Amino acid sequence: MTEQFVAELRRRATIYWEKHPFQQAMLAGELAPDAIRAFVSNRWYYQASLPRKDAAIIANCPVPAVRRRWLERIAYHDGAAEGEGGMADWLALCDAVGLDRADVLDPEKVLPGVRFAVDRYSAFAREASWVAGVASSLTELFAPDLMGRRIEAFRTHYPWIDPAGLAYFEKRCVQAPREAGHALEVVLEYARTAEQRAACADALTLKCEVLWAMLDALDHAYRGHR
Ligand SMILES: O=C(O)c1cc(C(=O)O)c2c(n1)C(=O)C(=O)c1cc(C(=O)O)[nH]c1-2
Repeated sequence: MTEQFVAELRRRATIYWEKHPFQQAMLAGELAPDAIRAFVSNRWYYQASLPRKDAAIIANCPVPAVRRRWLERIAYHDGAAEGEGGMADWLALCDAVGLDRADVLDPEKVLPGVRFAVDRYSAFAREASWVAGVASSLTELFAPDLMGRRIEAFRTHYPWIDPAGLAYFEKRCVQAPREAGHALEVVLEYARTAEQRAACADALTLKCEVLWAMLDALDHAYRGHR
């Protein structure tokens, strides 16, 4: 029963954004510099929303032990002080690809499709059950492999990117498996009924669609930039 459920969750790897044509083009070294920059700058909107998304899960969660662990995610991205943490590391990646910080931080510059997709993820965390909110983060089960391939692709195919900027992904390759392991434990413990487990699987599908839609928006806007 549990094994089947885990297999059902893992099956979402087939619709993970690793499979998207834009991501495939990135990994194959086919993207023009402005398409890479658009990926990095638009994804800032996702990065910036993560702590508030995680705060919404905490706000809905009645279990102190889960809240305590989940709080670490907010601390990770926000960092202990200005210039530290995951968000600062993402801004360092923005510098490494030659983006202007003022442009990255300007919410008007985010593609509408990216904004819609990310806002859907945040709204889901606020409105769904907290366990489904936790389950929606389980794309992180699939992320380490992709991030490893992305680091390799950036180093090999895009030598104009300052490798110092890859620290974000290098750290996430360590952090994401820890987070995904904890999220899976929580889902297995607190989603017990068939109905709750189906809601968790649906939550993971929705999250895959959020990530996919972000890349659809980028692919559409930068189609000619290969
Ligand atoms: O670079 C990637 O492909 C990738 C994917 C994902 C993901 O699959 O959700 C996350 C991240 N990175 C990431 O860096 C990150 O902090 C993160 C948090 C979450 C989440 O849903 O809470 N996903 C991801």
